[in-house]
Amino acid sequence: MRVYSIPMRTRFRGVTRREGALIQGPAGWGEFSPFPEYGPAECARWLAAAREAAHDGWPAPVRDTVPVNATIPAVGPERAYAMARDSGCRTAKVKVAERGQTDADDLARVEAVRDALGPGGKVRVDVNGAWDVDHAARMIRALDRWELEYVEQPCATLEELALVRRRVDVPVAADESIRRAEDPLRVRAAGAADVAVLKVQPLGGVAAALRVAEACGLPVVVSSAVETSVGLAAGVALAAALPDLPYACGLGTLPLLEGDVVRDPLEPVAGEIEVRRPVVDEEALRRWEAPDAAWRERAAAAQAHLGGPEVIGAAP
Ligand SMILES: O=C(O)CCC(=O)c1ccccc1C(=O)O
Ligand SMILES: [Mg+2]
Repeated sequence: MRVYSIPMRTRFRGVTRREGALIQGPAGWGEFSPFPEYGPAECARWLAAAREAAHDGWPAPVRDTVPVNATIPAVGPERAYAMARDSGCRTAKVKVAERGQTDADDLARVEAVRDALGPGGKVRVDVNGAWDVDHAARMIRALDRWELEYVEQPCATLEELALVRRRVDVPVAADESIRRAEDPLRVRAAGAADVAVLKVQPLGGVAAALRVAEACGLPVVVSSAVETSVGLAAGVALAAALPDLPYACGLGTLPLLEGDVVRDPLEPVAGEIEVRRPVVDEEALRRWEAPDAAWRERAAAAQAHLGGPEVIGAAP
């Protein structure tokens, strides 16, 4: 097991360094990078995704490139404009409702991104569950002045999402509401969303996420958890295996990190990522390598919940 710690170019989800573990197995490299606040039960699914990557491999792709969106953090309008313009993507996802910021900050950021992409671009926003229903209805209408493709997780609960969905014309996507295999069925039953955002690590792997996509009956957007190219490759494999891919995916997150652990990163080129699987490069990894003791403990606790074949052996 090898551990990385890479600074984020801008703070994201309150995180300033992205950290995680990389494992190698007969099928290739896998990434285990749950966020710091996640406990062993949740981490077990992230570990299952790493085990699948290293030991089992992924379903066959049906396409060889995946369209992606630029991810714009809660930065000021000038930075947001430059990030959207320089991304090469025709779709951008703008983070809004960041703690400590105002509605006016969100309006200015979305306006800047719309300016950068022009009328032919697509702009979506991600609220991470931060608004109540009234605030959501008001802000979605205000932001839709710049034409929103959809709004991701405007409120925290399914009931609130369903209410918002009935009050606005902009499609609603569920992200945090989908963390387990059974969640998409609840989302659909509640009439809470038009789009499902799926992430490989929290759902326990590419095959598991593909089953969730099949069962959920909603169009799917595959997003990253802001991983290295090793973790992103799993998201790309999921997006590549989906029969239908009507939206750009949130897998263009490498520009949020200051570095990577491979020589040929899974960076978007002209808004697309190639379907391929980069390998860890010793020289690239050495620059970001960090002590592994804490991650061995986290993996062992996750393994105890997960059961099955051991993913990460004891320290050598
Ligand atoms: O979807 C994207 O554009 C990038 C991924 C992303 O936003 C994200 C990454 C890590 C944790 C949470 C989220 C999120 O969608 O809220
Ligand atoms: Mg989201």
